[in-house]
Amino acid sequence: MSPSTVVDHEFTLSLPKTELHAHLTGSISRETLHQIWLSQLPASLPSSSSSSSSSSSSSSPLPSPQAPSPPPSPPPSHQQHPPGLPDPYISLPDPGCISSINLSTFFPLFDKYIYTLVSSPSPVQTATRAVLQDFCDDGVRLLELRTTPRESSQMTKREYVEAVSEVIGDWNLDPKNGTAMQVYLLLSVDRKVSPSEAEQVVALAREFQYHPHKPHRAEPETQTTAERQGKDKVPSNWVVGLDLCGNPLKGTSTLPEFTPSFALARRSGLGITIHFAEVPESGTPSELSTLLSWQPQRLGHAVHVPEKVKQIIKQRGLCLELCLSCNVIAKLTEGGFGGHHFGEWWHECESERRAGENNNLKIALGTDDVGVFGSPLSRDYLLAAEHFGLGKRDLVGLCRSAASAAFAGRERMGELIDEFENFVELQAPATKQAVA
Ligand SMILES: CNc1ncnc2c1ncn2[C@@H]1O[C@H](COP(=O)(O)O)[C@@H](O)[C@H]1O
Repeated sequence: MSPSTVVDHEFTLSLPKTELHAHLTGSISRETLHQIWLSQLPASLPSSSSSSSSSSSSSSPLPSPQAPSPPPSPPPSHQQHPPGLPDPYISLPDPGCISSINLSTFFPLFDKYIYTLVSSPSPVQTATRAVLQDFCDDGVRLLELRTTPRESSQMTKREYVEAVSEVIGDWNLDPKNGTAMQVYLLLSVDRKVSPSEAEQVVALAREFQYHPHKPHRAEPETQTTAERQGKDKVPSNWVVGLDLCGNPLKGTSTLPEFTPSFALARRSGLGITIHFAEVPESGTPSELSTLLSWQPQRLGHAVHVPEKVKQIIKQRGLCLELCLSCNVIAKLTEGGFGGHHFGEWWHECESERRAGENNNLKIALGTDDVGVFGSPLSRDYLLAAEHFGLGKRDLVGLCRSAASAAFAGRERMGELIDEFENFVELQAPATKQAVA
């Protein structure tokens, strides 16, 4: 390979990427959680970490390819936190730590720790702002962030969605941020909830639904400073879709009862994306047939998919949201990165393209929970290149594929990707073949 065609982290960082599969709470970095934890300490205590024992996990995180390693964790603090939570540097595993993260340790991180720490609108907003900044710094230009409306003694589910939406509105309407990255929201239904709770999520999704031509939604370029500083509340209608998520070992028997909720969401114009066949137990013919009856446009993970269902995915031209690092680290797949089903679907897309078939099967690489799995999207693009022999041109194609499956903002992303191609060609004519 000539140097101009070699894919490195600088290249994957600069790609105009679309992130379609990211859970808000799982995307909060440990550093941000630590800052939130510090901010909740009683005022009489010093607000900096005191040094003490070493970090929580002795096993090392997954080795990085060419991408830089995450910064080393500062020493954890042993100060007393009012709800009794230890420092996140003590309680949470090192991001990407392959020996300590699996399905049975993963879901309790939320229920037993992060939801208690981030339990009122203020830390929810602090965390959301930091997550948006992290994605933007990683070269994501279109982000569909998903989150499960949740309540605590300090907020209702509606207040939770409002808090997140307000941050997204602030971000999108800020000329600098909104130009760098557009953000939309998906609301998640956790598999373990009751049908009436699922209805509640759909009601919230409809209330906060994004309507491209709603008059109160000014574009970043057109909104004046006076408008930004005026009394009008920041528009909070950014929801473009509904997701089904949660521990795939739970809730299987009640899934058919969610059908009316997902049907209503679909009729209301919301996009549908579903966590699909993550484990063998959630890949049964009856579950998959229920989920496919909801007419999803996108499927998350899709690890244990029977051959018959693969044919339906191809015929319908669905988008597969594939999360390489998450699946390898959480051990949802076997055979490491090289054995990931990305390879199989990538070849499927390529052969469709070569045969001139335009079924529009799509792949969108996603991070899932970068705060836990520790691999930003730029790194997962690099991993795809390294393990499946993708060149620059292929990676630009992957960016297009993901952008084309977004529920909103597709046109702008198409233009950004065109610009990127032109720019790369102009700057280095030798790369033309690799990128054009
Ligand atoms: C292996 N990957 C996964 N599979 C299934 N569900 C997942 C997930 N990763 C995250 N979640 C779901 O997202 C919630 C955290 O974000 P939010 O509080 O909604 O922002 C988790 O509680 C879980 O239900």
